[in-house]
Amino acid sequence: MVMKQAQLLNGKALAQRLQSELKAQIQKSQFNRLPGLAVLMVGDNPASAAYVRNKERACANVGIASFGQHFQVEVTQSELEQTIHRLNQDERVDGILVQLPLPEHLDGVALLHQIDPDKDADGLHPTNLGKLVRGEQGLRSCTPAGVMRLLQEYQIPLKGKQAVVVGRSILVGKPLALMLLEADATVTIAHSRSQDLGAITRSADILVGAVGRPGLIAADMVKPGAVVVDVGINRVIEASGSSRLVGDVDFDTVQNVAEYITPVPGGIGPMTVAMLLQNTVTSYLQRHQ
Ligand SMILES: Nc1nc2c(c(=O)[nH]1)N[C@@H](CN(C=O)c1ccc(C(=O)N[C@@H](CCC(=O)O)C(=O)O)cc1)CN2
Ligand SMILES: [Mg+2]
Repeated sequence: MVMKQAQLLNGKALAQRLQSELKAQIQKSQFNRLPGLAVLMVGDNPASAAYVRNKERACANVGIASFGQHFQVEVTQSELEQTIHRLNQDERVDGILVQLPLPEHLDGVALLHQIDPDKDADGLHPTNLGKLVRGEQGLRSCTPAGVMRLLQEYQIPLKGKQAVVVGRSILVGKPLALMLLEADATVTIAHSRSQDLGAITRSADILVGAVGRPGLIAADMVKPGAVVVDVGINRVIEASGSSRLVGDVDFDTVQNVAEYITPVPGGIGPMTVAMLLQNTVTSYLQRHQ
């Protein structure tokens, strides 16, 4: 039997196009400086270091100046807070973010509170999350905004549809559920403690995996014809000893059931970076009004 394979939601291609559009938008703006983004990174987690490099490279590509700082793992909470205060005052800086995860001794939530909400490029400050809850305009969290932008690009209907988000993190699950609700979907949040997860996920027209567990979403948990979005980024070691990046969705089997599916890599990851650049440019334009 020939299985019909799902169409790919190509986040990498869309992210590249959005970056070109942002570059043109920056070139057209006639301010006397470029937009600026400060990424604060602590310690030497190799995955985080790679993501930060990616972000800085993407900034350079579109014409955003980087004011990032890399701190030793021993840095204190107060040193980081002072840095954020300085960046809040720095006129050249439109966006500030703290790369996660942070070492145990640091309080990431307390740091987030210190960021000027108008420079909150990750959209994670309580003011911006509160605006999202209220349906007001504000800077939106990058990964969920990237999911919404990708669904919009492929004209996936959301109004009245059953959307199930598996994962309840403040970085992805909670804000994404609110954005889907704003788009008139009927939204369920499931998580690692949900009973009979398969029964919940099988009800989904739009199914999002955002837990961080490889292969969590198997083919028998997916309604035929569903749109499957994979937010997981898990590095797994193969029997051969080499490492491979996989999502939360068992791509090889789910692609035979779903109508649309995001790949990992090349799906939501690049969209996260594109939305970060977009937030930075939005802040830049608003700060010049
Ligand atoms: N302050 C933040 N910390 C973290 C966030 C975040 O949005 N803000 N998200 C993740 C990491 N992350 C960005 O920081 C991120 C991860 C992965 C990608 C990406 O483009 N992945 C590629 C593959 C890259 C690879 O080969 O390793 C892809 O999926 O195609 C972008 C951003 C946690 N921390
Ligand atoms: Mg100026």
